[in-house]
Amino acid sequence: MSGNITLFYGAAINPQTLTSYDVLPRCLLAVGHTGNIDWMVEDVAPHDLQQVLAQHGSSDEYLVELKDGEFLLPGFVDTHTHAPQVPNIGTGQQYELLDWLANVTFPTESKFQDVDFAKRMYKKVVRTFIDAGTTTCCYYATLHLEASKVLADTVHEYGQRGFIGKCNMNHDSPSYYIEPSVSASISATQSLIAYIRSLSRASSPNAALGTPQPLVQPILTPRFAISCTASLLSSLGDLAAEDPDLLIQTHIAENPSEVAYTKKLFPEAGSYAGVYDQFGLLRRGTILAHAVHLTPPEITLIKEKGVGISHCPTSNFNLRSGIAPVGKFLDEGVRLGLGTDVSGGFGTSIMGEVRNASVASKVLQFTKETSGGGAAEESKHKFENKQLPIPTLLYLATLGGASLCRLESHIGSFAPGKSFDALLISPAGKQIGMWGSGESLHSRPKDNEQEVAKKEINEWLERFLFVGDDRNIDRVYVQGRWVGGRSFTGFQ
Ligand SMILES: Nc1nc2[nH]cnc2c(=O)[nH]1
Ligand SMILES: [Zn+2]
Repeated sequence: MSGNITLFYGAAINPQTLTSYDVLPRCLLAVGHTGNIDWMVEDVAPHDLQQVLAQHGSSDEYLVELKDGEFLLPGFVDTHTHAPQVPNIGTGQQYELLDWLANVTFPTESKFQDVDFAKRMYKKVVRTFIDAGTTTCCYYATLHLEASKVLADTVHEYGQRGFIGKCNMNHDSPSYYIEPSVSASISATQSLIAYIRSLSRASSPNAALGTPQPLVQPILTPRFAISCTASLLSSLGDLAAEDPDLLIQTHIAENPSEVAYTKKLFPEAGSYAGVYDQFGLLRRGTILAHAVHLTPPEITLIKEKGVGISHCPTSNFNLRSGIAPVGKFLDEGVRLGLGTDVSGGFGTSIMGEVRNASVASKVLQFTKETSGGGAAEESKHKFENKQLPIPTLLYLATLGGASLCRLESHIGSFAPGKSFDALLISPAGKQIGMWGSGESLHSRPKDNEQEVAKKEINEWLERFLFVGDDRNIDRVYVQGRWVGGRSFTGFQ
């Protein structure tokens, strides 16, 4: 059995809760032939390595030994992004949301009518997201069925874990980029769901591994309430009710003009969240992007329904949408993850979201401080109007995101039985802020230096999150398979 096992020996960071992660300077972790973690021993001294391997019936034939400065990290989960907006990334920053959609986004997305264009673009897009360390990605495609299939094919071929949704949009969109009817929108959605589910049954490199969970899954994707008639939202609610496994993604309360217009279109719903709720679209496995301008009753509704919020701080800054009160969401117990929201956001990396989530929380903190919030009131809250600490940021980027996708028992941290979705982080870049010596682990740390080693590894993590980039993501694994990263040269 040991023949197909890959072993990793070295430092690992293992997220645990919103406020904690484990630092393991000398972890030995075995990945089995299914791509799941077979076993792991959290602390193995170098002189005990051979003995521990032997106890597990393994040898060091397939051992990847990490060097000083290298560490394993669970892969990032991007809970909200738009694959067809990568072509216009970094442009149109003068606009707020509704003008940006009309002037930048819709013209770009409409080009995906051309399937060859979609094939060319999506190859670059998926490769970029994987190499940025995103092992699981919730992708919006466009409204086109064929191009959405191309995106699903590409994610499947490249071995990423992903949720792919065809946009539903039959209202208030330009004549060149709108679905002609409710029935056309629903039937194309059903076709895409069937197509994606057939991918996981078809023979593929992943099927050969006996992958326990389909890597590529469909997700219902009403663009946002403004883009959908009540009749379309109602039909999507019916689809969701028939298929409790389906995840759902959409946008909510991103921008004040959007919120006002939504209320005008759906006056009977009472609130923006009420629109989705009245059509049965709020449930565990629904991912709502942005949530910058929610009211307290909406937050309560979202919490009660088990819905997740995708925090997209880069986009929220870039489109001048505002700052989402994520500390408040966390205090209320709302599920939370991070999303790049390309190209409202101008970066494909979840590390960019970690940085901007940190900055956003600091802005809320000093705004509150300068406006004189009382200390007594402040102390009631654990997260609200406070800087998000590193363990919280790491949690949102990994386990928190996994929980939005209902995958927290499969990915987001390392434990026997979980999928090995992981990054091998290396300091071997040219940028400032380097860490580690690059020496063999056998030369350090000694048994009595564990606490020193942990302190150092904490520093490596913080530096990686704040000054690292894809040059530091040496290898990317999804379900045990090496699929990307700086050293990736193609499938073995
Ligand atoms: N940020 C963002 N918000 C939206 N609301 C509706 N569509 C979009 C989109 O493409 N991006
Ligand atoms: Zn978005």
